[in-house]
Amino acid sequence: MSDITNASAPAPAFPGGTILGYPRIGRMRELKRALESFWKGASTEADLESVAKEVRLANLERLAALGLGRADSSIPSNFSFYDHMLDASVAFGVVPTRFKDYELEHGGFDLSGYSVIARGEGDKAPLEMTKWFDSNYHYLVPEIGPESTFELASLRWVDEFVEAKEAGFVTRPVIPGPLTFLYLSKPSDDAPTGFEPIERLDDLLATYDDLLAELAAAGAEWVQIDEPILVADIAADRSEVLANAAKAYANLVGLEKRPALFVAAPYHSLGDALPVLKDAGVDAIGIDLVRGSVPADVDLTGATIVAGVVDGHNIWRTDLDEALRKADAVAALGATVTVSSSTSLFHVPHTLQGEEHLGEELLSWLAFADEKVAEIVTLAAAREQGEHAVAGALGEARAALKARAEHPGTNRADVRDALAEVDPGWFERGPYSARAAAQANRFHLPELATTTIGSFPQTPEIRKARAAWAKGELSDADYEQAMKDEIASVVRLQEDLGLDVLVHGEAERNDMVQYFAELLDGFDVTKNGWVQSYGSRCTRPSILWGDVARSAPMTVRWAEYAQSLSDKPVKGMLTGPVTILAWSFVRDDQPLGDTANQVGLALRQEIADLEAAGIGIIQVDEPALRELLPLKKSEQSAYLDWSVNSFRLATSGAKDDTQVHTHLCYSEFGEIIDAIDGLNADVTSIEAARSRMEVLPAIRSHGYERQIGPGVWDIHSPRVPSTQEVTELLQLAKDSIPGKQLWVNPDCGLKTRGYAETTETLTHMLEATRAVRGV
Ligand code: MET
Ligand SMILES: [Zn+2]
Repeated sequence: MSDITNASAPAPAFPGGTILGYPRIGRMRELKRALESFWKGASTEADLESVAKEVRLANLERLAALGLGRADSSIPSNFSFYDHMLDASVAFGVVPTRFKDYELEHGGFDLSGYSVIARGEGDKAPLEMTKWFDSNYHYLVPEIGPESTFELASLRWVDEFVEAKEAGFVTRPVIPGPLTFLYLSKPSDDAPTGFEPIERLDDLLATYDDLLAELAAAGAEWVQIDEPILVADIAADRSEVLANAAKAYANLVGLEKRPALFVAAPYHSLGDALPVLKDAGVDAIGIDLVRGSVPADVDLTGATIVAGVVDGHNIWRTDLDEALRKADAVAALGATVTVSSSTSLFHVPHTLQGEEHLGEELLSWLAFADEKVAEIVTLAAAREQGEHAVAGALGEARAALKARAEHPGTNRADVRDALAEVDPGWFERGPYSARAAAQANRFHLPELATTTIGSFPQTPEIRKARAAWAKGELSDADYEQAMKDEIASVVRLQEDLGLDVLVHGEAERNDMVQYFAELLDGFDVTKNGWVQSYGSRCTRPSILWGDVARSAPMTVRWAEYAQSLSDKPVKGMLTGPVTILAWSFVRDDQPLGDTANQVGLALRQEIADLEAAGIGIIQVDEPALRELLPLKKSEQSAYLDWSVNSFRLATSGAKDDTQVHTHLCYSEFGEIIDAIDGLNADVTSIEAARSRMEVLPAIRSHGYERQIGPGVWDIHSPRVPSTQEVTELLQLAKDSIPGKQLWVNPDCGLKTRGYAETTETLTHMLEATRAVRGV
């Protein structure tokens, strides 16, 4: 090795305050609209590129206006058209061979090809999608095998740096780290059994070498390499993970031509990986001091630590005094400390501006992305110039925190008393055998009973009616009628198709969590608080700020109306406590389990009302059960206890002949099968189509006695599976689960799909069911 390497030259100073990333979809969701119009063929690739560029440049200007430096690498470049893991697959040239036809002549993909990898087309299944750590963001899973060839096949990261530079900014490109990329990849279809993507680390590192050289040549002073995998307890042996981290960063640090390396590890504590990164000589290390804690007993002398003291995951105003104390505690370990968000801010909405309807009081408790940037700028100033320099801002933060703690809505006696009366019997239903017999007697359902997960397509007409009603342009009575008409047509369609258990279609719900948040006490909803869920899909989490209580029935009249139109059972449809918490911004001033039980109790009352109205099948959706699973094994069982309990509190009041369903959608069930069993639902529908029923053998070996509906249609994509394909999936399912226990349903609700593909696919689903039933 030459003795004059960049590694021995001093790194440029790390900026005093920064964020790990910023929302990518645009303040008014401009990127979402541009993508969807491009996919429909209503605009060109050049149109899409130009909207994307506007979004990027507007973000840079805004961040600089909020106080981040224009030219000191404090502004991250973290744009993506769809997903950062997809970007990495494309950039490193490791796209599965089934997409070869879409590749450009000189390598790489245009935005149409890129979109096909993300969304699938014809018989080309897209990359699998799964949860990003313990967040509600979903990434596309890279597929890596011994046959993958790694090469720098896209220079988008470099081009975006140059674009910013031309606009007068020196930004910090953000790139998924090599360990995170490979440990989150799955083996390609061609890989032999036992192959692990991490075996390709050396080849991948060579590609990072090329990328870092290109970035350095373009003038990048710092690059941010995200390694959240280092905070998670994963299947791989920890000592192997640490050895690979040591090796990877020794390699990257030793490069002759590279920017300074900032390795960021959001979402929890780095633990024993912190000294490994330090010893490898990376120039700065980002640690999460919101989910994680201040490291104990580590000598950080000589290290630059980017202290994530402002919560990137949640929307509460920061306790600035506490944040400063945490930064000081890290400095006391010997490090040079700068302040930052704990994670990328893409988990929170852009700004509180435009949310004035929330009222001054609630607003004063909150900070979205832009307000968090301002907090970080304040913290950096406090550290650099002393607290007196920002005394006004510190005082305001203290006053807001105090007002929040003392507000009556955060501590209601009626809610607290009701929970105090709950006894252990409220968490138990009768034995399954008795329930199954009572339900068989009541419903007489065939083997392989068919159903859907709840929502039907949300048509432009439904959205228009809801918007007009919200604006007061449509009367309550007219809105009610519009929804009833929609319910009637959805019921008719299901009867025509021949489904066994019907749904009302959820037309009246803007969103499965927000609908309940608007009806329950303790919540508020934003007007424009969108966050990216996957690709162009955004959600608008509600704000759960106080004690939760139900003041009136929430779903009964819709379910009752739908049931009045059919002799077949119509499922009542509720969202479970864990999902309501996971998809809201939830209060951080009491244990989550306490909040979950408040929601559970409200749902329990709703279920009693549904039963009284004659609804015999009730589904309580918990798609987020896996999502909140802590990244550290040591915290998982406590989480699973309270989450399962809150579901049981909600559902255990149901009578034996009421059939309780639940629905879960994500791909990694393996580790929580016990918890799924613990929910004690009579029927559980799960996502399974994209992974081709991968989860079922594990469920079988677990010994699952109740009923299960593995999804046979991946509803994330507009692709229509053939009858043949559905038949094969059902046969596969029957290999693991006896027909008596098996239901037939899509992976998830249909609200993002159109009617054409819905009708076609459900027709295929029913044909396939008849074929497999043998009638
Ligand atoms: C993300 S899970 C969705 C379940 C809900 N019942 C629906 O069908 O839309
Ligand atoms: Zn779902």
